[in-house]
Amino acid sequence: MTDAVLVVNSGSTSLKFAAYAAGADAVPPLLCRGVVDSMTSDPHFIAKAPDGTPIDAHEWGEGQNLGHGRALSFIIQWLEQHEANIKVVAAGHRVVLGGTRFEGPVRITPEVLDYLDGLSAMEPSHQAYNVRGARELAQDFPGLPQVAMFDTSFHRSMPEVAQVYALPAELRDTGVRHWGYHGISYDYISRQVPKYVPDARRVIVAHLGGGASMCAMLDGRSMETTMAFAGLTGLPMATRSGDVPADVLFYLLKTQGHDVASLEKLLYGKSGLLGLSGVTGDMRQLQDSKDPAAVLAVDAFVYAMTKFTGAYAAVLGGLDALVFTAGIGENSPIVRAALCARLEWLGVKLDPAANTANGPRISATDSRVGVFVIPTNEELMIAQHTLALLQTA
Ligand SMILES: Nc1ncnc2c1ncn2[C@@H]1O[C@H](COP(=O)(O)OP(=O)(O)O)[C@@H](O)[C@H]1O
Ligand SMILES: CC(=O)OP(=O)(O)O
Ligand SMILES: [Mg+2]
Repeated sequence: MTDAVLVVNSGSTSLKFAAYAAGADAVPPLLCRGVVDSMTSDPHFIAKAPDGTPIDAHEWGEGQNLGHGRALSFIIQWLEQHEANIKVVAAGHRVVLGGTRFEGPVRITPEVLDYLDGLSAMEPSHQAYNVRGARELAQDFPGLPQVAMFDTSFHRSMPEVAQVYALPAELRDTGVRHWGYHGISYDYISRQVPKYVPDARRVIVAHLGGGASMCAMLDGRSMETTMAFAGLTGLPMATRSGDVPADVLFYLLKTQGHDVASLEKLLYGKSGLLGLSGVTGDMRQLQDSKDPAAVLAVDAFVYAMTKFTGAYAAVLGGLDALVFTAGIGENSPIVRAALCARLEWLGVKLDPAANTANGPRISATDSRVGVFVIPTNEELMIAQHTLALLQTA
């Protein structure tokens, strides 16, 4: 029997899990990992051994919307049936928003969960699911030590000018600020970058998944990021709008019969790549399509990244390296090539063969900016922080 820490990572389109041996290793050994993918449209489960070999799979069928709760129950049952030699002794959760109270990982208690749940009005797309996952595990494993690690923590290094909105102080004090997300992924990538390019100080990382954002890092610390208050803003995403000016929202509220709930549904669930293409939010389908609306969706995605890259090069005072990660970033040579083509003025020169092979280095040897594909590993970050926190408690 191996003691294990179970990591739960609820994304917008996926629920990822991983079990790591709960020993004293600085890098805990992976026991197994898996994902319920395309959770709201065509849910399918795959579990893998540490070397990446698939060990099990399951499909629910196209058109099904499985939901995070059922996906997590399935994973727990699967672990009990198929990994009988694993004993879950702790759990670590990705929780997107730590709020004004939590800057770093925290041991979960019912009171902590109530506080975090109370932030769901700020971040309606993930926060409640993240909390529900921890509550469900507490029911299934009473007394299990659990830790929450936050997407927002990594961005607390942003300078004050990047964290404030030009709003009155009483609002800023209540947590209306530029939080930033995908921080667990950026934390992991910031630790990987020196292994690929030791002298890179000014780095832009593009975390492109179902939710997508970019981060400007100086010496491994976040200086700016595109997701702002909640997981809605910045780049257009699978179904989220990205940046839509506040004046549009006023107009929709005043003239189109919208209320808060319908606006949330529109901007989080029907916009972004889905809204632009009218067909799907899945980049796999869009990038191969010749339909003008699909082409526009991909172009708008790349255009938004181009704008932010220019702005972030200005914030950083130049650019040494550009890193792609997450579902689209790790797997789409088309999207990477399209962005790199727009960045030639910055000194980016792609190596097409390396790009087709998914890297790791995809820039030409004479490119002034190093361009890399680095797979993210939010689960490992969460396992490490969970074990570290429980060991010091
Ligand atoms: N080969 C591929 N080409 C383009 N996009 C891909 C590819 N594989 C996966 N993706 C995209 O990656 C996204 C999922 O990424 P992921 O980082 O797992 O997202 P999340 O954590 O937000 O659920 C999907 O929206 C899918 O379109
Ligand atoms: C915050 C966020 O958008 O996360 P994800 O991309 O995993 O949905
Ligand atoms: Mg994700």
